[in-house]
Amino acid sequence: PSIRKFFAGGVCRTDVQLFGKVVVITGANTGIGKETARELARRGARVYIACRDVLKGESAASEIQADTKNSQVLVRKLDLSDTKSIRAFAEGFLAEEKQLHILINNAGVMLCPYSKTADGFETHLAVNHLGHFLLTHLLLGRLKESAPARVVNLSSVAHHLGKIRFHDLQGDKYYNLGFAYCHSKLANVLFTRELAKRLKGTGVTTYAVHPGIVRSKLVRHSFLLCLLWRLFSPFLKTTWEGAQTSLHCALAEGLEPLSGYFSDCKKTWVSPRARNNKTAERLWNVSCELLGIQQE
Ligand SMILES: NC(=O)c1ccc[n+]([C@@H]2O[C@H](COP(=O)([O-])OP(=O)(O)OC[C@H]3O[C@@H](n4cnc5c(N)ncnc54)[C@H](O)[C@@H]3O)[C@@H](O)[C@H]2O)c1
Repeated sequence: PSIRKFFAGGVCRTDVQLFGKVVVITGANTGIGKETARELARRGARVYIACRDVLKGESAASEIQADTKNSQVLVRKLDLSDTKSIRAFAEGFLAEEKQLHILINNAGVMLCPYSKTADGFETHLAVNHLGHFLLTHLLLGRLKESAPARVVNLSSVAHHLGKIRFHDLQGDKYYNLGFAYCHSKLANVLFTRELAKRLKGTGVTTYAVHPGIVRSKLVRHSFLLCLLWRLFSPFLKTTWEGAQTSLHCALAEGLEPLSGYFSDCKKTWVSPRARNNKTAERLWNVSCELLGIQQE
């Protein structure tokens, strides 16, 4: 048990309630996202589960509703690998909700074989970074109107191995599926950094999260990692434990001045590449160009 405790990491201890608050969380039909959604629903929020597979989403929502007695757990279709789907989700959400207090960019893919999305983006970059970049951009006005509000981006300790290869962002010249994940997770930290800078004074704050090494289905594309995950399963965090840092960043009081990268419910250090303001700004501009976002 003491070894388990060592690996379990921090626990979100705030007793903040969320009655009247609205939350969007991506990829919450399973894994860390589902546990995060469950706790937010337990605290009274209206929770939008934004996911690719609506049937799986409905089944998660029913389970959460039964568990928390909160009927305001709603499912909406969102495929982050398709900019049309992201725009359609945002349009629908903005039409039905006048407020948004917490956006959790949780969905992610890992170790996908090389592939491009309908928009021509490499899949890790598309789902993990560009999709959430566009979603956040489309919902930012509503977040600002609802301030104080927060944006939580699920990154990973894997960002330490990442690099933003501006000369080959889509991996056309060189592709390694492990590094493609690391690059996209570094992009999450740099996005958070630049977003925090641009949101100063708006009442919207933003955090990047490493949830820990968690017993989820994220490794489904790799036989080897599935095997390793199973072997080391007792030492991995449960999805409930993995949700704690996202919850801490979404809820804890007094976190506003600490915008940054969190793990085990504490602010922690990022790689030197993730602290580079020039790279963060350039990635922001390139992402806008790729997504056809007009900057003011
Ligand atoms: N599990 C870990 O050890 C670990 C470690 C570090 C970071 N993370 C990060 O935590 C986040 C959650 O991962 P998890 O461990 O719960 O994995 P998971 O595979 O259980 O959950 C990922 C979710 O993302 C969704 N998703 C994938 N592609 C999508 C798309 N195109 N559109 C919409 N949704 C899509 C999946 O359907 C799933 O619901 C990810 O961003 C991951 O990178 C996980």
